[in-house]
Amino acid sequence: MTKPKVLISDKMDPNAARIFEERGCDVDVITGETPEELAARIGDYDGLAIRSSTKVTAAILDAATNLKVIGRAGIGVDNVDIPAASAKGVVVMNTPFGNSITTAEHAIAMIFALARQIPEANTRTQAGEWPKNAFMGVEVTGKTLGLIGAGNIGSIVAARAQGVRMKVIAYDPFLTPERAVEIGVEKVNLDDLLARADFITLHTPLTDETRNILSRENLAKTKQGVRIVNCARGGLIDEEALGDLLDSGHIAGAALDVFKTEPAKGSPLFGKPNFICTPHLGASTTEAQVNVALQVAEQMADYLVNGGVTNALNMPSLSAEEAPKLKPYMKLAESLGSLVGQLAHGNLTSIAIEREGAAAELSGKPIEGAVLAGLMRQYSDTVNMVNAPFLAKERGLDVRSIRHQREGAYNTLLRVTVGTENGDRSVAGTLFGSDAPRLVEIFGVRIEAELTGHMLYIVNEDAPGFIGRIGSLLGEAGINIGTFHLGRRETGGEAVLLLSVDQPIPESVVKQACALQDVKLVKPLAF
Ligand SMILES: NC(=O)C1=CN([C@@H]2O[C@H](COP(=O)(O)OP(=O)(O)OC[C@H]3O[C@@H](n4cnc5c(N)ncnc54)[C@H](O)[C@@H]3O)[C@@H](O)[C@H]2O)C=CC1
Ligand SMILES: O=C(O)C(=O)COP(=O)(O)O
Repeated sequence: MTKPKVLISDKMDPNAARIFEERGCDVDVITGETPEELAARIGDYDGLAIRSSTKVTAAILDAATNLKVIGRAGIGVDNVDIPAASAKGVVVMNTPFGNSITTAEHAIAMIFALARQIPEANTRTQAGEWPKNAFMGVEVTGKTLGLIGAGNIGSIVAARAQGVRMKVIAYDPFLTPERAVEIGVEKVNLDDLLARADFITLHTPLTDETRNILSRENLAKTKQGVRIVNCARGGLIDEEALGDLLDSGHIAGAALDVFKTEPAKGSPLFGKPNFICTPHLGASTTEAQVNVALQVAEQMADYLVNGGVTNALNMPSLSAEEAPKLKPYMKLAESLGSLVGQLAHGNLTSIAIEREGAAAELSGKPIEGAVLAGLMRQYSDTVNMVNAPFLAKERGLDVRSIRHQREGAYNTLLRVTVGTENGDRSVAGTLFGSDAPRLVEIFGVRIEAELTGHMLYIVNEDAPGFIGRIGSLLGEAGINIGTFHLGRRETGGEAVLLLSVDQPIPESVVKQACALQDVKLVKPLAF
């Protein structure tokens, strides 16, 4: 058997290459290439091991004709086009905990650096100034730290901050009251956090919900003299507004490890009063890099050599015997979970997963795991089939799996119903043939659609001419429609349109679609 070939394309601890070789893979380490160079090379490889510098775009994946697995030695996977990888059957794995302590420690270091202006004091002292009278710091003891995002890293930051006697408050829609008590933080809403925190630190993934969470408007709601730390992702803060508020003195200091555009070589924030930055060093300690290198190489080699799946973000973990029967259901279950996760608004309180017909004969746990992984992926980069049920429990989601003996309209059916503040919302799907997942119902409307790649969900008034209008809009924007599915509650009532397209739909086009006559809701979806 020929050995699987792995490319390590970002700087990684040498333990990764050693493990790949020991586990029967050939490995090349080639870092710092342009996207074009990587695209030209990637066709030779079965595995690609990366950190945050390599951007695995749809173009790279197109060229990756042999690729089977992408391994992220770290947590954030926003540099990987996961829908494109899934569409090509490429498994994407990360190492969800290997660098979390290190990153939390970096955030704490930033808090102290800001409180005592250590970088500037150091520079001026070494320049021979002895500027003893130029600096007056603040104590952190007794100050309020506002966490935006209280997952793995946020919780570690909370524990460390409590150790230096800070009071910690947290905004995280998925933090349960019980978990908040367990980690000793006060759960608050975002406005409360902005108004009360002396220091704010961000620990969420970059998603559609969190992008620009510290917008100009939200930054203006912060307490006079607040200090802000971002060791999560660029794009969570409006950098221009941050600069203006540092200039005006409303914000007393900001420390960024991450920037909207990286590498950030000429940011307008450079040189602002009490602005500190590091070049995405959050995960850069010897300990964390050894952890993530070992883990990513072990996981990827296990997949390439034995077919074992661990910490995959786009594929359920399966044993060899169950795999063939369950596989199409797992895909269906994950797509249904993802669909309700993307469409349901407000705090989710419960989820019911019903199996009917042939699906009732199968084991419920893997299907439940796949539904929850699809659902929770909207809130966390680190979720997979294995940890999704734990995360759901930790967050107080009431999960029920129900097996129906009854015969239904379909030979086999999965139904997923989420309970929200605004009532229950339900979607259902079946398998066509024995292995082709299809959505058959969405929020009470019958429809028949494949959930795949980039899609657009539109709710509109059922009226003549609408299909022409949306077709023209997408056509004029150069967006090719792959599939097109319609459903409606009743003639002239509410209608639903689900279409798949060949590329992500730009926000400007979504806005134009929202403005079309008869349209009630437009939501881009990704699977
Ligand atoms: N600077 C660096 O080098 C590093 C940065 N990171 C970044 O840190 C992020 C967080 O990592 P973990 O704590 O391990 O992830 P996690 O998945 O354990 O926690 C993320 C938390 O954010 C919360 N969240 C999601 N949407 C939210 C919203 N709209 N508002 C408030 N909270 C929301 C989730 O409920 C979850 O509790 C990663 O996604 C990654 O982007 C991670 C490692 C190193
Ligand atoms: O793990 C993460 O999410 C990180 O941001 C770490 O990034 P890096 O591996 O240091 O490029």
